Amino acid sequence: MRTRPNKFDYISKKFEFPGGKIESGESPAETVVREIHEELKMNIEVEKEFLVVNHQYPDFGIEMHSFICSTPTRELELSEHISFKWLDANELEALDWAAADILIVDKLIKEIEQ
Ligand SMILES: Nc1nc2c([nH]c(=O)n2[C@H]2C[C@H](O)[C@@H](COP(=O)(O)OP(=O)(O)OP(=O)(O)O)O2)c(=O)[nH]1
Repeated sequence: MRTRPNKFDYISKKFEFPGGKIESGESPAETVVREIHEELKMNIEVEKEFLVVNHQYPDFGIEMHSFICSTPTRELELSEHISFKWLDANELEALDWAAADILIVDKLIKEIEQ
């Protein structure tokens, strides 16, 4: 997903994976299901936890949990992003990713190469 203009230029219009912040009482896997439904009107199933990344941006730090998920359909409705792309793993490297996502992208590419 490509982000909207953001107050932090190092996140503005970068590509990111769909998701968002954990709400009180939620597990990370519950968060990703809820956020993807809220942001994309898409129903997904979490298959497995993929990688936890800790990243320090100049103004804040994040701990990001990523998951391999499946969905019965690729249909979605954008509400919070300016565009999206469905990509094979070997196409991921070409995008301008938010810095925290690079380790996830690298791991996806390595796993698919095997
Ligand atoms: N969803 C998502 N967020 C990411 C990724 N990479 C990355 O650095 N982030 C950052 C951007 C945001 O600062 C934070 C996620 O918060 P969020 O999606 O709830 O977005 P936000 O802070 O812009 O929104 P909000 O709380 O004001 O509604 O993590 C990613 O791949 N996906």
